[in-house]
Amino acid sequence: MGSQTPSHPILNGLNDAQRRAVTSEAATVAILAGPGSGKTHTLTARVVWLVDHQGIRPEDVIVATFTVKAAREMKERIGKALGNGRENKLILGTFHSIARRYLAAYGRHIGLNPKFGIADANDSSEIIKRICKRLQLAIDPAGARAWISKKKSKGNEATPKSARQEASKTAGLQELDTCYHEYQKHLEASNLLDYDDLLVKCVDLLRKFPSSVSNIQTVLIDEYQDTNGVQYDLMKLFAQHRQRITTVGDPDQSIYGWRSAEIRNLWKMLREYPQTDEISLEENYRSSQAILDLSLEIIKQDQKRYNKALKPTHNKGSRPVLRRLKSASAEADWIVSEIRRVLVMSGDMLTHNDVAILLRSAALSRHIETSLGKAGIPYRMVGGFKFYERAEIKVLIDYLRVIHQPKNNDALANILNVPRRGIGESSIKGLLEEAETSSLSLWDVLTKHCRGDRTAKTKLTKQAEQQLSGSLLRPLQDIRRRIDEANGSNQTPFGLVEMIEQLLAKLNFQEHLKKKYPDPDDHGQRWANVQEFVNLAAEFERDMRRSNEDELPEIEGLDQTRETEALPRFLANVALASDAQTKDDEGQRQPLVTISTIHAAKGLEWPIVFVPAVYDGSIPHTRAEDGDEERRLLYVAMTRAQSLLYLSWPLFGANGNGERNQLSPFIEPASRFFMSKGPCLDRPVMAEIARILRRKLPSERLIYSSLPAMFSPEDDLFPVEPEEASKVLEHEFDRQLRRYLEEVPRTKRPRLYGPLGGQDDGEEVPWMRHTTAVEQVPASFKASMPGFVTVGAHQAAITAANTAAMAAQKTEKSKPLTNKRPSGQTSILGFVKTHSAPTRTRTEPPVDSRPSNAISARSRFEFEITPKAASVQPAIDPGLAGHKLRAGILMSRPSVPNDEEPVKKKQYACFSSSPPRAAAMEDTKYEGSSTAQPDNGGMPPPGSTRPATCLHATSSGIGSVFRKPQGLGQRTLAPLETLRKPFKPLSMNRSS
Ligand SMILES: Nc1ncnc2c1ncn2[C@@H]1O[C@H](COP(=O)(O)OP(=O)(O)OP(=O)(O)O)[C@@H](O)[C@H]1O
Repeated sequence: MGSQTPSHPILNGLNDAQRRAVTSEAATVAILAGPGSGKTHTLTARVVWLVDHQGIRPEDVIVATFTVKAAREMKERIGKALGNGRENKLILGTFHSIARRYLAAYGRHIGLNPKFGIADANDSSEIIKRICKRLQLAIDPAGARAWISKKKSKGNEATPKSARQEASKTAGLQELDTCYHEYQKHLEASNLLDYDDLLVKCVDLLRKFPSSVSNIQTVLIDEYQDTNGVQYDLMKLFAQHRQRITTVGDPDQSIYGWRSAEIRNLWKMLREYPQTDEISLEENYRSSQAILDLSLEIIKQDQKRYNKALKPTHNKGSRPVLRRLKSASAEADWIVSEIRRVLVMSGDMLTHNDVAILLRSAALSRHIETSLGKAGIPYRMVGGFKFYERAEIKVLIDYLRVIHQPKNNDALANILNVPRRGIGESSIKGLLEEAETSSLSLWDVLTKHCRGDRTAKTKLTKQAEQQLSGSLLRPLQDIRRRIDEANGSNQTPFGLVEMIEQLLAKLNFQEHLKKKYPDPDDHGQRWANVQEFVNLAAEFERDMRRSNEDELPEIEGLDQTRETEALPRFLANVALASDAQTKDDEGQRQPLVTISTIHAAKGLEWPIVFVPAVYDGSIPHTRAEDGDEERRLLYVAMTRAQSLLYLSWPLFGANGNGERNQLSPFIEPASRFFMSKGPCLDRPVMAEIARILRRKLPSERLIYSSLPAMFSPEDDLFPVEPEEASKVLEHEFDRQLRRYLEEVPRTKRPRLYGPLGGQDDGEEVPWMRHTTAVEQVPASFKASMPGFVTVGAHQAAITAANTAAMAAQKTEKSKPLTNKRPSGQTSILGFVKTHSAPTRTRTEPPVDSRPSNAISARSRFEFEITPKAASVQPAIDPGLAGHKLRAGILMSRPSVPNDEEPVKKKQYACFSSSPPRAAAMEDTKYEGSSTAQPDNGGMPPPGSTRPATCLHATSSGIGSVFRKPQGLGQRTLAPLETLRKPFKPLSMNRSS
């Protein structure tokens, strides 16, 4: 290994560990690190380094990412650093898309028809359902599909069964086997590969025909913790000639066990490649210290996990919020009010783009969508209905699939009666069954019908037969003929766009939409989607002509099948783009709140994150098999947040009248570390947010002058203790809230791609692309925030805020403050697990064992309100809610004598109770505004001991729970020895 790190622009701004990872000369490198530590950033830099500095040709590098979106982003970043379009030569994409490229180029070596199509998840489900029905199998089709997929994704881990094992199979297992074989037979007959097949067949190809990857110099894998058995095999096979592999991953973020991801793959790699250079990245660049502390507090409950250090690079910031609401709809309304509050209080520093609402399951989106819609807040959906899943787009894709592969029974069945041709559901089923039992394709069965062959079993009316022939078979044949003629005669290929336009004309598609969706808005939007689809096709063709990036590099002496036709590549792109939104979505000029499933949020970050429905049954989900994976899911959600993190849960199900929910057992033990309502968004808090995001905070004067009248600057529209709020009050509250929401005109919801699912599954709601912007909301709305705070109180709050702002400005000019840490006090930065908390035990309220004069006075905003205390005595007098702290030197903290225990100085990480204001903020850490807190076992000081005059912020939170382990010492790069010898058993209790 080189002793001196050479310089290269890509290394600028990286920390030592990242530099080491980027420039490592070891053949295999494993980068293991926590969230936000720059794993993807580092991997991207390593690709650039290998190409630009080490001189590896980009076409000899494979980079596998977990999602299409990640691939796109990585390519963009690499492109910027490499220049000259060299990024297009990399073999970069998801495992599936890379596998598809190899199969298309060399698949014939394993007997694959290169014109294969891809059966998407929907196709697979439909095929399996039909097999179960036809063979009267008593198995659940969805379960069978999962079983088949799991079996395929095991890779070479799936050990062959002995004859005895085979014989002792239960009836259920035998039926699953039968279903599996029938399913494979069907796919082969239709020349289709499902997602798992793409990987399995590629493994087969690379084993039997290794020269297809003889050029590959190095392989890099992102999100390694989520690779499954077959992906592990693929990784090794890609790298079989040079054995150069770099992986980045975080076992704590392994959330795809249900897709057979193996977090054991990490250990496997270290065992199989013992010379691996192991590198940990320990600095977190994403989140505030408070967010990191709490996230770690939750993940460390998993006693089996591999423990990593994660140091914040940001200050303490605001403590995360855990909010209880009465019902799911109140929860949604609260989220909306909090989004508005934060955005208003930030001036224009934050926009809707900075907010994400992350859901454990898509079905939870219903209330949130409703509330956002009513408030006129535009949002985008991720991880739910996608552009390509819209009914009008899906049907066009099915038409194209049939043009490409007339024997694709499923695609053909989907379009038989679209537009209407007088063929009912039962006839379609009959025709499909007829095709399957007679071993003919559906296309052939239809052709027989249309030729008037009376031997056909399914009876169709004469009119239906005419329709089928005239408006389905013949037009599709015409288009197919044109493609073949163009291919055969070396003419310009029949363009994709021309093909789609011809199809639309022959089907009279616009008329069909008008008839099917009579609402003019509805069919208008759907027609706009269709046009967008044509644009996408045009863009695809343009890209294909420009870079041909899907092609694999030439290898001397090897003959590749060249895909000249755009159609199959376009279709493969669509089938594999399941997690990517269209460019249209991303390029939205209007800022949008993101609603996403947690799974789809992996690898992303937002300044403000809401995680609703954190109750037992939602997370962990009732149907989840692996509790540890559920906890990791929560950890992934929490660590997406940069500055503000909100968790919430409804006390009762079914609109507040159903069964009482219980807080998630993952959160319960840590619940005391949260604030019970949103933070006071005063100047220091906003300044800290600005600093984390590296943005400029508008002046206080500007922010306050643009506050809407009657705007409540506090999170006080919803009771903190919903179960104890009086019925009368609740009724009044609900009434006011309803009125407030109803005052907002019912503009069309700006949903982009339809609901995430849940009750609305399958039912599509009219789609509006460029509709409601917050600007369109009338001023009356902005000026009518309701709540319990009186006009007088608000005015007082605003006046107080303005006074404080002016005072702050004066002080800034006069005397800057510093926040030097007293000598002898250390900063708590690293937090490493020292003990694990049992998952489901409720922790007793802490006994305050700290020396009382070590109790840091904390900000009134951050002051811990235990549920009981909160209901009895609010921590802040509502009348003071809007008051600002006097800037400048605050009065000294009163001492709270405690005769029993002496002060233990060394317990202090840094104890600065006087928060510096404004000018001193630059080097101040605060939760509110201070640096650290006494080692009090991580417990927040109980309300009763809070000195009454201490309104200024010092620290709290849980940072002090964590002690730097002695072994860690000064070393930046913690060795991963524990992974090698005896590897701590990771959570592998998933049933296989
Ligand atoms: N050395 C650095 N200096 C400043 N910012 C950095 C540095 N390294 C990474 N970052 C920033 O930190 C954030 C997180 O980086 P990245 O997404 O690569 O982390 P990650 O480890 O892949 O996260 P996760 O595992 O949670 O997806 C990004 O905004 C990135 O730009």
